[in-house]
Amino acid sequence: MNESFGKLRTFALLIPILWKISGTALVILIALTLAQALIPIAQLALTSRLVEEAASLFQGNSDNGMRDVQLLVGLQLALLLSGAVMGGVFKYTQQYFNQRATLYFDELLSTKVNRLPLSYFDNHLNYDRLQRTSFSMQLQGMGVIFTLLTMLQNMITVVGFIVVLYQFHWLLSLGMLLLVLPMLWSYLYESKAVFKLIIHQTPDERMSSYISNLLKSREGAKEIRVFELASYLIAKWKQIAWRNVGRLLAVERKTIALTYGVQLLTLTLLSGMLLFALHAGANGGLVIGQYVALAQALFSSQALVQGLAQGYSNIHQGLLHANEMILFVNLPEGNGEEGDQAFPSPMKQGIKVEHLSFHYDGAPGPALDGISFTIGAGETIAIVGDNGAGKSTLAKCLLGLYAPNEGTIAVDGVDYAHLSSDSLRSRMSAIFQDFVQFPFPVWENIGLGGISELGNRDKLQKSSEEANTASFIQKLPQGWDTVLGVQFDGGHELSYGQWQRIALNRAFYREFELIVLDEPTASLDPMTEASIFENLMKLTSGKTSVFITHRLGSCRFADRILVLKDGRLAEEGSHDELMLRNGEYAAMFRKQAGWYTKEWEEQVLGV
Ligand SMILES: Nc1ncnc2c1ncn2[C@@H]1O[C@H](COP(=O)(O)OP(=O)(O)OP(=O)(O)O)[C@@H](O)[C@H]1O
Repeated sequence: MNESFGKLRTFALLIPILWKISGTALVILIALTLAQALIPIAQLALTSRLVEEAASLFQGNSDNGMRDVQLLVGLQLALLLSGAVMGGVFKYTQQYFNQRATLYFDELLSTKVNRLPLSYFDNHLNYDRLQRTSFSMQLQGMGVIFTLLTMLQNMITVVGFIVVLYQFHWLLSLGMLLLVLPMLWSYLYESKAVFKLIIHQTPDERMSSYISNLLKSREGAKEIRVFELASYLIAKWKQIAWRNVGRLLAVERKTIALTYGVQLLTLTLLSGMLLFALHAGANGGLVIGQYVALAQALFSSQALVQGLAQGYSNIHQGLLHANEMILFVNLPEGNGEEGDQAFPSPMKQGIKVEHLSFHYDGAPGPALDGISFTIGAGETIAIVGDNGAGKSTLAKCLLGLYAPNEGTIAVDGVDYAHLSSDSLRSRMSAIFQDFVQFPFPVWENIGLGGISELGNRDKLQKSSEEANTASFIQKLPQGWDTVLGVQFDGGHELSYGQWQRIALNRAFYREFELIVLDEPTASLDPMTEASIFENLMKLTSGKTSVFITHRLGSCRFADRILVLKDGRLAEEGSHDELMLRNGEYAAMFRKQAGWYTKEWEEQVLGV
């Protein structure tokens, strides 16, 4: 009962979505379905009359001779023709509706995913759900409406047939009803089994498509060749793919066996009904025209009833999928409760972090543990520490991408939790270690940093001069219009360092209150790095900035340095203060500085 109620609720939620996709197409489809459903009933009546008239004509008993027969044949033809025309219009409208629905759901999915908090991507179960939702939306959820229409059509025809059969004998219409039940049960069993299989297989499906995509991707191409991984990865993919196929075939074997059993049962029932009709005819209960119509009704009813049962099971399965989609669309957005205050702009005091702790879902311990510090407005802060110390996690918390599990982050005294997420985002800029390389023209690659000024060529030019990329852009084959990357026609590939300079330029194209630079110079050559850092100082002057770096030499540019160790704040101060303290930072700095000294060469290289 509960399950049926859930399905009805899903269906009720689905209808407005389908209406939004195209109400007109939906109305046309329903009207055509109703009209098409009446054709077989009309044909049945015509067949009965036609056989009667033909029999009279052949026996020389007809009053109007060929005229009536010709009229009936003409009507049959007209019915067939209108059925064909309606079928064509239905097919086209269905295709139109399907295409609109695919685009609609794609957009819905992309919009929704980008409204979810970043932490959504830290849990493997969410990837499974995302995969199932994409599949459900495009292939299954939509099927519900068309199946329902076909079912409606079949149902009207079957009811018409039941009425026709009832006129001959009530037992025949009861037999027809009995045909439905075993078929319904077998198809329902199949739909449940297939859905269970889909849920069960999602992780394996994802892994096999991941490996298959990796084998065809540019990202994987280098390592696959260098480490000679192709055969190994293909074998791994095959093993998983065949495991999936094996499970699918097992379900298929079971359901086919079941379907055959049920078909045998319904065919026996049908034969019984035909024999019963013959018997009635032999006893003078039926004339020949009635018998032919009856036999036609019984034969076509088997396919119709089968269609009905299959339709019901498809709807059942479609609604299970639609439910996945509705659950996904209703996932909570943002990092908990949404605030409504605007980001204080311009920022006056700065950012205050108090007792900040952050724990990744399912991780054994916290990535950040009770961190407190302040960033004054206009200050440049460097964050340093070993791999895994929590630097990137802290950066994401400062950007408002992760909400703290404990503690607070406040800007000019306003807790991030009270800010509207749109306002918070609009005042932040960043460059990450794994920045995006858009296969778009240079102007777009940079302009995407400030979407409202995307194509402002004057602003782009000015920004590139400030970010020191202008001369490099000028030398590109089509200057600002050069498409970057080689994935698309006419694209021009850049070195990783050059890509990084473009990404930096993009980050500075934005109007921001806080910029976070996660290893901004990691791939730059020493000359560019030095000039970028000098430039960074100019670009960030008066702006609040945080940069994460492993090159401690660059920390001299920072007003203050935060040293993280195992998720805790180990030290804090300027370069000179930390060197005087002679703690973690001083030890790390000396070690790195040592690489460039004569003593290091002597000690380590023995030269
Ligand atoms: N998405 C995640 N899910 C679970 N744990 C994570 C996730 N991302 C990072 N961690 C864990 O959190 C800790 C801090 O990671 P973080 O990336 O912040 O370190 P980091 O200091 O930036 O390291 P690196 O210098 O290597 O970039 C690490 O122990 C890491 O394993």
